[in-house]
Amino acid sequence: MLFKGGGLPHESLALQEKLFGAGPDYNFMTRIERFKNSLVRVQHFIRCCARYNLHDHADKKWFEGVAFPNEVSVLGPHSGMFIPTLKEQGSEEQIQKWVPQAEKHQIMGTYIQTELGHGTFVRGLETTATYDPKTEEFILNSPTLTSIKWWPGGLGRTCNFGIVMALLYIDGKNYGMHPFVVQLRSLKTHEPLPGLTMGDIGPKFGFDTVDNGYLQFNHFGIPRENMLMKYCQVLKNGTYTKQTRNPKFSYGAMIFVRSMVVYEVAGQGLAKACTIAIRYSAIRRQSELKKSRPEPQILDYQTQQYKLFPLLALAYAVWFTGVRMKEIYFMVNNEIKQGHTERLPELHAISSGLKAFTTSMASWGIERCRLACGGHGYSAASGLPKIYVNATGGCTYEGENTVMLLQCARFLMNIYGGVKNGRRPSGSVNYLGERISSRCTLTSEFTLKSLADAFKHRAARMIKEASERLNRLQASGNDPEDSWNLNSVVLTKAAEAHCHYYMVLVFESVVESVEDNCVKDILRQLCQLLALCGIQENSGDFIQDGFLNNDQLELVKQKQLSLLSEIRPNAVLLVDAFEFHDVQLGSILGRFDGNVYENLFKWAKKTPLNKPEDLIHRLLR
Ligand SMILES: CCCCC/C=C\C/C=C\C/C=C\C=C\C(=O)SCCNC(=O)CCNC(=O)[C@H](O)C(C)(C)COP(=O)(O)OP(=O)(O)OC[C@H]1O[C@@H](n2cnc3c(N)ncnc32)[C@H](O)[C@@H]1OP(=O)(O)O
Ligand SMILES: Cc1cc2nc3c(=O)[nH]c(=O)nc-3n(C[C@H](O)[C@H](O)[C@H](O)COP(=O)(O)OP(=O)(O)OC[C@H]3O[C@@H](n4cnc5c(N)ncnc54)[C@H](O)[C@@H]3O)c2cc1C
Repeated sequence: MLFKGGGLPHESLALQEKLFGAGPDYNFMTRIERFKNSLVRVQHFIRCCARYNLHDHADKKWFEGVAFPNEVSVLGPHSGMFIPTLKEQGSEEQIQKWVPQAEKHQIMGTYIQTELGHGTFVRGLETTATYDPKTEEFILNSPTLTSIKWWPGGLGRTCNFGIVMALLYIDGKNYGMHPFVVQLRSLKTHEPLPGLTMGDIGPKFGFDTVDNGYLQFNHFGIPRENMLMKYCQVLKNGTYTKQTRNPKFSYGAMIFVRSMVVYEVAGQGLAKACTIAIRYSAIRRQSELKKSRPEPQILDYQTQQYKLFPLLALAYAVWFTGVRMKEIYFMVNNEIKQGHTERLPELHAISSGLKAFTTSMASWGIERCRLACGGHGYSAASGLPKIYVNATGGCTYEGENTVMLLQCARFLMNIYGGVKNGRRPSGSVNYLGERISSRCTLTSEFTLKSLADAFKHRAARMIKEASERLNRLQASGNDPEDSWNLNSVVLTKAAEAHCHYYMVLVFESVVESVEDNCVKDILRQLCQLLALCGIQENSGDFIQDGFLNNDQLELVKQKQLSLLSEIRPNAVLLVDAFEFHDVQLGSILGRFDGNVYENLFKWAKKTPLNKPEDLIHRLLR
């Protein structure tokens, strides 16, 4: 790997900083300037990848972090959804036709599913693709106002291709949602093709550098060969054929991005915010800890440690969980390609659950990092607002988090129901086949095994109780749908408990795998702090069935507080270990050299509002 961890050849680091780092300040740009600047950097990025012969995924991701610090470019939907969908859902012939062009950026695509009226409820989408055997075409149409495609990244101005999810109709019969490759714009003029009305959906909470757009079809014809036909085909005469595979295969792109979001969005976003807040807390001196003594680093205040060190532990946990989620995705996806689809339901459930759980925790954590930085945390110079708006989008796209937790809960209820009928669960839910031990093994030593067992107990109990409550609701006369809805708060909490246990278990396994005893001890402290904070913040879940008692909770609190001072000496080193380049951080507060005040003043003086302008003088006179 050429670049991983800043291993960029030195001379090219200067070039990268010239190309991407020392360029015009993002914070001083208008939305249109930000969008244009992103397009320029996309072109530079593509040229640099060719120049440095960059193919290794990790290298490209690291380099992307330099080129597009804490922002998504149009390459996100193109490389993250358009190309993977072509590869996963296209026939060999279709892959040969479109993937090389897409990988050379001769065509730029996006993933076009959400509509004005529907995003979550995929089966409620209205765009139609009606097959005409006479012309051997699919006619795409937006039959209603609410069917207008709305939100796809890059759709507004940039992309000239897209994967459109539409209802397939043949001879009046609806075959459900299918993926279609659609050329949107002329490759010569870049104008929308006749029959398409397209544009940008306007300013958003963040994502200024992406033209999320709208697309209305007016009886727009595409060749029969443009329906992605790996799993199902439409023959020239309109005959529909499909392999006896899970109809949910057309949802594959969503599983892929959800699996990647855990590391790429939640893990990276929270780790950057912790880096900024903890480095700044080591620089910032404020108030008096002791009379007539110099102002201390704010990182020496226990309350500051209590704010930031649990988030540091969470950042490591989400990072490790994101790496594991990617491993599982590629492993199960390979099994599916070989026809073994047994683990698809579990992959859907764990990717949905972890995507929701980690993006919610990361959003909350990034905001706490901002709050811990006082006034300068509220400045755009901190880099934290941009990190926040970029990460929090992950709570909504690729499946709104509540809906994703309910999908995870649906799987857990299926598994738990199976256990009661004698089926042995495996993988991430194997613990549901074990007898729930009510004996708490937590002692003042707080071994990682005992802590993980506590989270296992909590998850198993909450899943069991959610299932029993569902059954009671149905037994009392509610139909299955009403019972599900009346139980949905309990179900989402059970899904969260399952994801929380999974994350603690992953962290424990990583700590146990470390050979260096010094590193092992430090990571053990972080894992203990993660678990103890989880118990403290959800103490009701642990004492409700008597699993933990008040004395044990007191031990938890004492250990939590003592860990703060144990972690303090290594806190800055632990964020330096994330190895973010200053350009990737995009923060004056988080600079590696710690030269905050001088650069903050230099930055402020450059702000456009300080440029003399008659109009303002006239207004202020
Ligand atoms: C390389 C990536 C980098 C990381 C990202 C970085 C940057 C990204 C930048 C910006 C974001 C970019 C793009 C954003 C894109 C989008 O947002 S695309 C649109 C995403 N939209 C959604 O996710 C919609 C969410 N809704 C749904 O998925 C479905 O409507 C829902 C699952 C909620 C319900 O579907 P439905 O068909 O109604 O299913 P049921 O609930 O009835 O369940 C039926 C069974 O099907 C199983 N199932 C459902 N979904 C899947 C799936 N995806 N895969 C496999 N199986 C699935 C479900 O479990 C049920 O099974 P059982 O009957 O229980 O056995
Ligand atoms: C930054 C960003 C980028 C995006 N990029 C793309 C893209 O490239 N391509 C694309 O196709 N789409 C994209 N989207 C759209 C995104 O996928 C949808 O917004 C998302 O799936 C949520 O659907 P929705 O907007 O319909 O929300 P809704 O479902 O309307 O959510 C509103 C509320 O309803 C609740 N709710 C909905 N259904 C249920 C239920 N069954 N049970 C309980 N509560 C429920 C939700 O929990 C939420 O609180 C993007 C969105 C964003 C924000």
